[in-house]
Amino acid sequence: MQVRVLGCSGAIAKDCRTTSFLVDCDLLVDAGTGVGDLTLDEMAKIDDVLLTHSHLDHVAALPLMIDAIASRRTRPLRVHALRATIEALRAHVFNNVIWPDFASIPSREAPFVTFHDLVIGQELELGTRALKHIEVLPAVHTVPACGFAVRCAQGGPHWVFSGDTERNAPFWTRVNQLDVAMLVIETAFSNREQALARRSLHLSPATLADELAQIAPGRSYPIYITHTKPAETEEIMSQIDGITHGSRMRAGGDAGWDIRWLQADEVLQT
Ligand SMILES: Nc1ncnc2c1ncn2[C@@H]1O[C@@H]2COP(=O)(O)O[C@H]2[C@H]1O
Repeated sequence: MQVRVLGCSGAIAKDCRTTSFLVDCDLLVDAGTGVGDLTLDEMAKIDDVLLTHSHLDHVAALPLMIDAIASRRTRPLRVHALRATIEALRAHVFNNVIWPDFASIPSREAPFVTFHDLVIGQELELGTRALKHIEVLPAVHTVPACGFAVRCAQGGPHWVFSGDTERNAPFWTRVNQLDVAMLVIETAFSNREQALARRSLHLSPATLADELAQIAPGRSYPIYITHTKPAETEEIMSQIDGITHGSRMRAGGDAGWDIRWLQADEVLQT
């Protein structure tokens, strides 16, 4: 399975696009501004979208993308999200004020988009060109939110994405039971902005260290940091270097956490 990073920044700036991942060529995970880098052909091949939550940096490109490819598609784009996320999209985006209600255009019987409820812990299979198994993981954020574990339907290790979250013990309980190829986890703010991180329910390097300490002993996989606020990225990564060094000292030698900074345009293979 291939995961192409379209956007992994916590806000916009030149060369910084917000959260979006293209899994194989048919499944989009979140629809941040990174979607705008796809060609029309690439966008038109996407049949399913998984959303972690309703915040703008994760959904901004969804209405724009549907408009861009509507004339090329013969079946609705399926959007899968928690019920609260779908309700927010219907009420505040696809409301015929901010954007046309593409769930009833061109007709209720054959709309451009359909919405499908998810619940935490649900497992489902999606992917019209390459079938994938998905599990909906818990997240702790200012609005109802989730993460995802995705793997090939035939088997193999998971690509695990935390979504936007603060401390999240149930996430680790489940992730410690999964075969994990790699973890993509947010660290939006530096330790200097820890108060804002707590208010907005995001991680900082200090709370990330507490979270990673919950990885079961003996388990090891690459950990990719996502959603850093562009104004703080260097500070966040230098603070994370500190916790990586600390984990190596505790584990001895080169063992310890393998933490990397996720880059837009990167292609991850599970
Ligand atoms: N008091 C606040 N609560 C939540 N978000 C805030 C607050 N103040 C500023 N923000 C910003 O609003 C952003 C909304 O998206 P994020 O959750 O990615 O990150 C959030 C913060 O960067």
